[in-house]
Amino acid sequence: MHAYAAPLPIISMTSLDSDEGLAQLRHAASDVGFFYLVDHGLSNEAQQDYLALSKQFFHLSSEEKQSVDMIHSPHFRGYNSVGNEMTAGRLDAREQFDWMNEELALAPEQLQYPWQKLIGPNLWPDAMPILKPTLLTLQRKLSDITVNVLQKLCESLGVDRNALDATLGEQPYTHAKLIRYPAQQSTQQGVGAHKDPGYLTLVMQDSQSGLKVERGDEWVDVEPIPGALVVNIGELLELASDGFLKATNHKVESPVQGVERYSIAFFMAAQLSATVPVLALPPELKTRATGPSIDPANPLLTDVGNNVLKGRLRSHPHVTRKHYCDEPLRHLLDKSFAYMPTAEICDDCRV
Ligand SMILES: O=C(O)CCC(=O)C(=O)O
Ligand SMILES: [Fe+2]
Repeated sequence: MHAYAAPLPIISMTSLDSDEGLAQLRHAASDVGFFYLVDHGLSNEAQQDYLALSKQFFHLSSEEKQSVDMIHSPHFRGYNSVGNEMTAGRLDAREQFDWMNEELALAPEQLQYPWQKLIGPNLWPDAMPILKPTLLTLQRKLSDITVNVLQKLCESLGVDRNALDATLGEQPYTHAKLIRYPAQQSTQQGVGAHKDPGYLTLVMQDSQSGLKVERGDEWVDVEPIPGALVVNIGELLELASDGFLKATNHKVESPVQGVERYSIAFFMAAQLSATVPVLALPPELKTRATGPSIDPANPLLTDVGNNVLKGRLRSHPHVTRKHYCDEPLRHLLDKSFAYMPTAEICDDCRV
């Protein structure tokens, strides 16, 4: 029995200066692939303030939210109302606002790879000017936390703590979501079972549970712990560790009976142009690295841009249809996604 009743390990950021703390981190990341992080520097009050701001956004009128609808963004940024996201081939019951690194889009003639179309500006609602500066600040804070955790994870694997830094470039690729799960008549897919594509994900939860993690044959509830961030390993880290660290399936069940759930998810990945290396693990860990999981329906790609784009094209088919179905892009997609014909992404292209 652990000294706590938590369903997942609890890791203190300040414990990671000791070998014992690093061993706990290694165990959590390789056995479960999910853990609670505490003492990370972002107070519970600050987290509640961000969640309150998120609530304010979702309470804007639908016209105000539609003004930043993701359908306007070839870069998969902005608002999605309920029913505009698919996971595991089914519709999710959540509304969300996505933002990523604030960037300038490339001109069409500069596009060499389809994933370069992910690069571009965010969409910000005129009705809520406070949103942009506040969320960009949050993005920087969460980015710093994930880079620290990534370096500690490298250290815990017995490789140089900076071993993956070159793939991050000047700043990692980050993608974040404000999420609202409205109550449903009966339990439904808030977001269906999936793995996250990047290196690491942080999740900030309000007081409602609903997040579930796959453990063997069971789904374990990740009850919110005030102040703790939920951390999970993404596909790129499973690849970099040759399967030693686990990207674990997880899902959210929508709340019922008048309750709504708010969360903020933050995904950190390498630069889109990077290729993820396989780390040279010490022999005692290498024997336990059995290779990344193989699923023909979800190949894990070491070229980061394609791994990220794969997820976006599948999650938001309406954006894919509008922005990724012109001839030059389809040609590039066919070349880049030999395993996944564009007809599978976009029904309209089926002949
Ligand atoms: O809302 C949550 O708790 C988790 C969401 C999630 O897993 C995702 O958006 O990838
Ligand atoms: Fe996720």
